[in-house]
Amino acid sequence: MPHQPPSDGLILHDISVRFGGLTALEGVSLRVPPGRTVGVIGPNGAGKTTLFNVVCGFVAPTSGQLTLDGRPLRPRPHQLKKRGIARTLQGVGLFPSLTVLENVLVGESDRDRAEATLERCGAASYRDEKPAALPYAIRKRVALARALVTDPRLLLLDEPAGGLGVQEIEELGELITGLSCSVLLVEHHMDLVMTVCDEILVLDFGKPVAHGTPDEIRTDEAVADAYLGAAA
Ligand SMILES: Nc1ncnc2c1ncn2[C@@H]1O[C@H](COP(=O)(O)OP(=O)(O)OP(=O)(O)O)[C@@H](O)[C@H]1O
Repeated sequence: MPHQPPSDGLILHDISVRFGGLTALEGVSLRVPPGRTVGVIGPNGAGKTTLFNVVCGFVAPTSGQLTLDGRPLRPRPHQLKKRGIARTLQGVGLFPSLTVLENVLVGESDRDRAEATLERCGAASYRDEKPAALPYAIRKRVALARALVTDPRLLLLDEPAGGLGVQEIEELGELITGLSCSVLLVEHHMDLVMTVCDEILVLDFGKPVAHGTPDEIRTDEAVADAYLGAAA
């Protein structure tokens, strides 16, 4: 991979989020370098969705800053595309009255690009169908196509494996691995995270407890403790 200046990509600097008396994130720093896939995992309530919402602009951090390619980023949900950021949300979120192709055209109005992206996501044969008629896994592919059609620098994926079967998760993993943009992946399914991520941040009660490669995370005692504690 070519050398990247250390300020490139998305950087979260010491982010904290408080909801009243509850601290959802505390002192979280993270870099998503260009072209890399960074996963955020942790037990229920660890702060993963809150972190995702901070990057999407749904939640303003109580303290800390974000930068994108060295420039301050104050994300607003409706301005993400302008900054080269695309996202998928938990679930699917397609427009039920539009066809698959029309849903992707909402992301980007270039028809050839929309069709090519559907093809790439394995959903081209459903282009004229309405989402409600389609299996859940296909709807998720369409939602991914709608995000990718904007040709983002940074793709934010919030639990993309939710509701998918083992085979479908494997196919999703292949799709994510083939992407050239940076990816921030918030996910429960460890198999997917371990397969596609270059780096993983582990949160527990809003705090970073580990950060490393999948191999480092797999053998990290603090990670095992966080998950065993959650299981208990
Ligand atoms: N809008 C909000 N108002 C108040 N508390 C919130 C809000 N959003 C999240 N929280 C709290 O912040 C903490 C972190 O929640 P968050 O949803 O980020 O965790 P998570 O890791 O995504 O959990 P899960 O795996 O269950 O989705 C939880 O205690 C949650 O109840």
